[in-house]
Amino acid sequence: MTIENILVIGAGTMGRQIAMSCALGGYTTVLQDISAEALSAARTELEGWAASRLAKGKLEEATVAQALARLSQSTDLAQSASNADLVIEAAVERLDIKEQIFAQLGQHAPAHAILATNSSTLPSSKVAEASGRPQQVCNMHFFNPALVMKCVEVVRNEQTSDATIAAVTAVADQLGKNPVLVNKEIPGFIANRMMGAINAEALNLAHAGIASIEDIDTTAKTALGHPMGPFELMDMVGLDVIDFIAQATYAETGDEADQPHPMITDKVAAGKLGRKSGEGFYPYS
Ligand SMILES: NC(=O)c1ccc[n+]([C@@H]2O[C@H](COP(=O)([O-])OP(=O)(O)OC[C@H]3O[C@@H](n4cnc5c(N)ncnc54)[C@H](O)[C@@H]3O)[C@@H](O)[C@H]2O)c1
Repeated sequence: MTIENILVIGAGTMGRQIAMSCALGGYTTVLQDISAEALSAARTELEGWAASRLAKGKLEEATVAQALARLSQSTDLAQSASNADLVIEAAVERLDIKEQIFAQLGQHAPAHAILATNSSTLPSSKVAEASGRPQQVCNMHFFNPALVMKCVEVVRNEQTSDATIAAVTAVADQLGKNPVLVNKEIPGFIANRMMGAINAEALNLAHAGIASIEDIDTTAKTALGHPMGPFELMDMVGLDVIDFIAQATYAETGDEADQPHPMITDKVAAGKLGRKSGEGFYPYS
């Protein structure tokens, strides 16, 4: 199937950068949000990002101008879905809202359109039935910041067709990403599961007083070759986000080991969310 028109739903942290990636990849792209303010902030951020890439000589003027011209915005879901070949949903992480969106997409997107969700914690099987076309639904999980990070986890649910996987994988390739296929739904997919395991061990070592957070981070960098230590990375991601992912995973698995770690919940309760709040495991000023 040929994908030409992409609709990205949600103009927040992820959606705006996914939409710009799609426009840079040559797709006619609509970025939709219920909030006109979110759309306006997205446009401002993307224009600023494009200007800085131009200034650094990383992108050419014509490339940027064409991409921005291919990228339009809308607050009207029904209208913007009407000629989409692929929809990438990156709205707020709430199942009730995503179900509503997928039901609307089932009504308004063309019959051939593929509907993907960028959700980190909600597998597409939770919204597939609402769309009325479960075989054309999957997760297409980008990483933050989506304009930079190369990995895209393509996650199939039990009903996802091979044609859907092939089409979504081809789009990720066209965006210059490295798509990886997750054959079966599992909480955290691949990357967040591996990160969760490393974080859990780092937190347990620190909590038990075996080593300082600084020395654990140094070990990750100088023995394992990781570009950042686990505590530095958790501060960058946001400790509230780490806490939320752990809660969602625990709700799904019921496994005590998946419960949010007390070192994280204590920080979140104290408003120390990492870089974004000025302090997490480390101070940032
Ligand atoms: N932030 C991350 O690091 C990250 C990484 C990978 C995946 N994700 C996933 O991406 C999705 C979005 O996350 P985010 O961090 O960009 O969220 P965000 O809060 O920054 O943005 C969400 C946007 O959705 C909009 N929205 C809410 N209801 C809507 C509706 N009914 N229709 C259209 N738009 C609506 C909001 O106005 C907001 O602009 C989530 O599913 C999340 O799990 C997030």
